[in-house]
Amino acid sequence: MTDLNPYSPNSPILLSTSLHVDEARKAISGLVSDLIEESRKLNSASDMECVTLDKAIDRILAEDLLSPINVPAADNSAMDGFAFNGDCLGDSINTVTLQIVGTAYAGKPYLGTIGAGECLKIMTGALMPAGCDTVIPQELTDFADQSVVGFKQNQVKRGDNRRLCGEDLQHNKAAIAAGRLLRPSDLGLAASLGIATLKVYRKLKVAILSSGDELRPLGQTLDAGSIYDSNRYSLTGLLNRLNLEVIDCGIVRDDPASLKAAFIDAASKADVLISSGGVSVGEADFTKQIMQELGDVGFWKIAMRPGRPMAFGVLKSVPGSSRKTLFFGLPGNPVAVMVTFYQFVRSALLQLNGASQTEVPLIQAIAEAPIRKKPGRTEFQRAILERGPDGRPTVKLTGSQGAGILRSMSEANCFVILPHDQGNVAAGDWVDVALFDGLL
Ligand SMILES: Nc1nc2c(c(=O)[nH]1)N[C@H]1C(S)=C(S)[C@@H](COP(=O)(O)OP(=O)(O)OC[C@H]3O[C@@H](n4cnc5c(N)ncnc54)[C@H](O)[C@@H]3O)O[C@H]1N2
Ligand code: MOO
Repeated sequence: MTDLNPYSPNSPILLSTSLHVDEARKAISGLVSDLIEESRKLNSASDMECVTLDKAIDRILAEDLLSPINVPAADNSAMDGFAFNGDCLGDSINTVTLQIVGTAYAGKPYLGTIGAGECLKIMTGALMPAGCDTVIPQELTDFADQSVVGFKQNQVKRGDNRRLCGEDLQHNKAAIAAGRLLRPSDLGLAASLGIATLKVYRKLKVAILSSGDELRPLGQTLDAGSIYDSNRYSLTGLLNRLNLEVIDCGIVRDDPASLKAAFIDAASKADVLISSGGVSVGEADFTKQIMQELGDVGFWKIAMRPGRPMAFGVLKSVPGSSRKTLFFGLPGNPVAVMVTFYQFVRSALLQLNGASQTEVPLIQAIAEAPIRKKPGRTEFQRAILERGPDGRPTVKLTGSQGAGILRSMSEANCFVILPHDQGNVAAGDWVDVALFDGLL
């Protein structure tokens, strides 16, 4: 096993400069892999549960779902039309005339055999009768009455408009692979196989707390210099989107005893603890000391904006115990909390919960106006993605981009991600974009 946290103060790798975003992501993913490995050794069965399909949305599948049947279970028609043997087809425009010997409906198969010169009127989904391998859709026929149908030889090819037994799923093969974050289509697919329950990983327990003497809970009147605690609400929203169990540990005062007690309590209840505030230079020394007693936590300076300071590592859930709680100490600024969550925490939670796909796909769009950017840090600007007058995707920043300006996030529908080495962006340049929808 690797050093649990290569960027912790106790690690031989000492941190003198800012971490590249990619290095931070790699260190987080490495530590999460180690935690998964440790937990597998302890008891993996307790990390799974069976849920009915109506409760399975947004859960993560814990075992390959094997198909108990072939889908389709037998060859059937993909069109309303006439089923026949393709021997009569060719390249010419000569007309083929076939005798209609009966009708097959979905759920009401035709039990006889169709011979040469014969066909069967067939509905979409009806089983292909013996002797037939091709269907001519009704609208491609030249004439049809109760007893005969005619069409040109070259209108279809042998095998057209027939769905083959097992072409979608084969018996005993994985219909859905373990690690899938279950979507509505997966639930429909399981139901189509007659499967009513799925084995999923249990929901991660994620504790959140806000630290800062200036923070007040909703409902209280603000005194001079105090502000409402908004970070817990953004975080709760972010976590609820991931369908996790959120444990709200409230607001904690900035004094060592309260902080220590709160961290011990939260870590004893949760798989992951996310705090916000108290990680910048001024306050980090104070928090660092507590973290040294409770676990192995690095205080990072990341080359990104917003979200420069961040603490990351593991806490011992109970002093003296070996059970570990993953810890993210996010910066206090409200936008920095959301950016660091999106950039680091979201994928770590999905990974820890067994998901195979943890990254968000990026798309590209055209910057509507110039964007100022210094090389040497990754920037996450908040923006609105829309279709420009020429139909191409265009992004426009949502005004002032300060790390405390939550409106910039609230009005946006995406991040414009400007990579580490990038300099200023000119109007008309293509930029990377991560959409919030389906992500946050
Ligand atoms: N000398 C330096 N000062 C600062 C640096 C630095 O590198 N050197 N980094 C700045 C950056 S970047 C950030 S981000 C902040 C992070 O500081 P902390 O994590 O210690 O956060 P606080 O100081 O507690 O809070 C920052 C800001 O956010 C407000 N806040 C905090 N918690 C909440 C909450 N739950 N709800 C709403 N607003 C919250 C807090 O009142 C502050 O205004 O440090 C910079 N300083
Ligand atoms: O980088 Mo801090 O997180 O923006 O204000």
